[in-house]
Amino acid sequence: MQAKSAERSQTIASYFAESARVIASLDALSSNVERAADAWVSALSTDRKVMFCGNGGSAADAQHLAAEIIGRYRIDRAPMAALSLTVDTSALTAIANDYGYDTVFSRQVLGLGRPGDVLVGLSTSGNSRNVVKAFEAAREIGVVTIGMTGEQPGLMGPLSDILIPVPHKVTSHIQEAHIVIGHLICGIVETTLCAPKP
Ligand SMILES: O=C(CO)[C@@H](O)[C@H](O)[C@H](O)[C@H](O)COP(=O)(O)O
Ligand SMILES: [Zn+2]
Repeated sequence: MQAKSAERSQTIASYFAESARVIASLDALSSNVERAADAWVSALSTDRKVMFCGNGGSAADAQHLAAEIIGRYRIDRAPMAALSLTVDTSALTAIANDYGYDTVFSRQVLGLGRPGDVLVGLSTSGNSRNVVKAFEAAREIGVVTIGMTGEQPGLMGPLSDILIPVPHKVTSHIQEAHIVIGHLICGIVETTLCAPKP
């Protein structure tokens, strides 16, 4: 029992240490994050929108970040245009059933996207087919693509106008970094577009 508890404490300590190490390493991505924030600001200040997509935990992150923008992050302000392509179960099931799961996001991008919009794709492998196809669709119609991946950007690499490759291999740690970066960008967007005027 004692040994098990010591092992558990070690597991907990190492996980926290590794999470902290990944977040500390994100400094190296500052200029990529700044470019991504500029792209969100540019879209949201010109009547365009920011769309998000991803699978599993990244679908949750996509919804979370879209909600920060359409709702509020830290500042009480007017809503801004953002949506996650992961939330409409009728559209998702119909598209998957009729055209295949790989097309669940690309079809929504083609239907909803307009030139100058931004599509943020979250994928720790960079290879989720439905996100890759969404980026291909975005490129066809002039939607700016921001890829949030792990250290190997996979197929999303060459399809990303702006790439944020978190320098780690483990899915959960990459996801943790994605939400830190996403929150940071939400904060920059709010302070840039909605800071109280003096
Ligand atoms: O949240 C987790 C693991 O932490 C899982 O749900 C994970 O998101 C799923 O396995 C995804 O299908 C992985 O997709 P991706 O990150 O490679 O695009
Ligand atoms: Zn997860």
